[in-house]
Amino acid sequence: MLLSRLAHVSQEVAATSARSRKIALLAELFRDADADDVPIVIPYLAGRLPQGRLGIGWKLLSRPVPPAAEATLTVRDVDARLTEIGAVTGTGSQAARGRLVDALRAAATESEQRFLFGLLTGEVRQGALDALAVEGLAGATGAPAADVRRAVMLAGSLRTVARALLAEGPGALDGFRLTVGRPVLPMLAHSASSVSEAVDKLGACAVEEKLDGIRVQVHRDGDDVRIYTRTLDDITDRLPELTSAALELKDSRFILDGEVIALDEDGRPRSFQETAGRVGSRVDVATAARSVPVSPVFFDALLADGQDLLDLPLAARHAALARLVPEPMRVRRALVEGPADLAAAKEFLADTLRRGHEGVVVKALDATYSAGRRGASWLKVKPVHTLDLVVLAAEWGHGRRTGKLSNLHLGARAGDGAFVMLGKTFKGMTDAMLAWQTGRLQELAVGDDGHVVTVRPELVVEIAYDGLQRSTRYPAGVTLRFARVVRYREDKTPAEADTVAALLAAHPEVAP
Ligand SMILES: Nc1ncnc2c1ncn2[C@@H]1O[C@H](COP(=O)(O)OP(=O)(O)OP(=O)(O)O)[C@@H](O)[C@H]1O
Repeated sequence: MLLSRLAHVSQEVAATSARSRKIALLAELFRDADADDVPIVIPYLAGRLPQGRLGIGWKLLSRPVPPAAEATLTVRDVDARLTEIGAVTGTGSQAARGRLVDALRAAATESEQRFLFGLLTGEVRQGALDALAVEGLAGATGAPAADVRRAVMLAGSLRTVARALLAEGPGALDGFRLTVGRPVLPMLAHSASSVSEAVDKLGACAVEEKLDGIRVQVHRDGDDVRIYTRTLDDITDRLPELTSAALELKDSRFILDGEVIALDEDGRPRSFQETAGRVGSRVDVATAARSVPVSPVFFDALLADGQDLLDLPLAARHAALARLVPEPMRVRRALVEGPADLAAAKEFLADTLRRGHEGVVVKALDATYSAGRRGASWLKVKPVHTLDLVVLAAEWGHGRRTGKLSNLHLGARAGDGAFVMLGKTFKGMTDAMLAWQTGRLQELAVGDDGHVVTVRPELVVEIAYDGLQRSTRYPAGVTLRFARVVRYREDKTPAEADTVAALLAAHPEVAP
């Protein structure tokens, strides 16, 4: 497929606000695409690069390069050239990259150059594109949208499903079943401001401890145990004690969902940094395991008793979990029948906080497992409010922080996939964080005026704050009070950052 076609459709999709029109445009595009084009076309439409970071900044893209008169570039050409650019390393690499970027731009027409600029700087982000693409694929192939969605959820990859669907037709969806050894994206939670709000919304529910550890999905088939993170990375080798725990369970085929956490002798959680450091360390695992042993705490069963449980209600999945996993390895929880039972839910939260955990997750007992989604049937309640924001830029520090990128410009997601700046902070960072972010942000830099380094909006950071206040200085009309960094969330993509709309809804006191 020609890049010009994609650039044109991308513009048309952005220009219309009608969802059905967007879907029709995408369906038409997919119908004309080769199966091998779609894994490139879909991320390009969303404003993502399959290669991840390429280190191509505004400076390189602003050099004058005369456009081509005729459109000849295909999306696969562009993809191959970008892969080549990403592979350039060593001395002189900046100049070599510059030449390759110039050559790519010279092969593009004026409108293609504009599209490439948006794609490479991260300026064009179409937030909801993946959901629209699912509907577009359904329209193009005749497969029911719900089946496409379920396949994407189970494959953990829209691109994989899209390619199979276009190559083989709707029958290809049968190949995407829940399979031991193939991880699925975990179900996520929304927030509620209090236990009563959560119980009011959900009715009969389980109130579970929310442990501040690392999400794990544990797969066992006979003697083979595999452990995956929330981003589906295989971390089996780093957590030998989890493999042993899984091998001790009586069933030999299952998929369990839970949290891994470092606890001290009294069962109180050690700091999140200790758990994260342990799970992150790949070298000398045996020594790390001795100094910071971790325990699994399971809260869901996706496959057990030889059966796929995803479409069963939580109550049934819990029953399967209880049959398989002994109590000390299961999350603590209280069952609540509804608002009349609120006192029990509140007491459970208070007790959980006393035990050193960060809050609770309230879950509707009748809800199925929606993999990869922030389902409305899981609501987390935490007394300390934090936001996941995207770093848009950072300022060079002064004094002790000279030479370090320090003051972060923080953005929340707007409806159109762009980011809106909410404020700045240089508080809460450890020296290690400062050093790390200086390196990482320079990799993402697209501009530097000597004071402010602008970056591709890719890094998600968790921010604690004391509230919102009105401000004429920021585009949303509000800014954060006492914002401070809690930690970086490398396991999250910018598309998972908090939205301005949700933030404003949570703070009616500053509503314009
Ligand atoms: N009992 C539990 N049930 C579900 N998730 C739990 C539980 N205990 C801890 N968690 C963790 O909480 C996360 C759910 O919160 P959410 O989906 O909002 O992700 P998150 O943004 O990483 O959450 P947060 O930033 O609040 O930790 C899960 O991914 C999991 O790691």
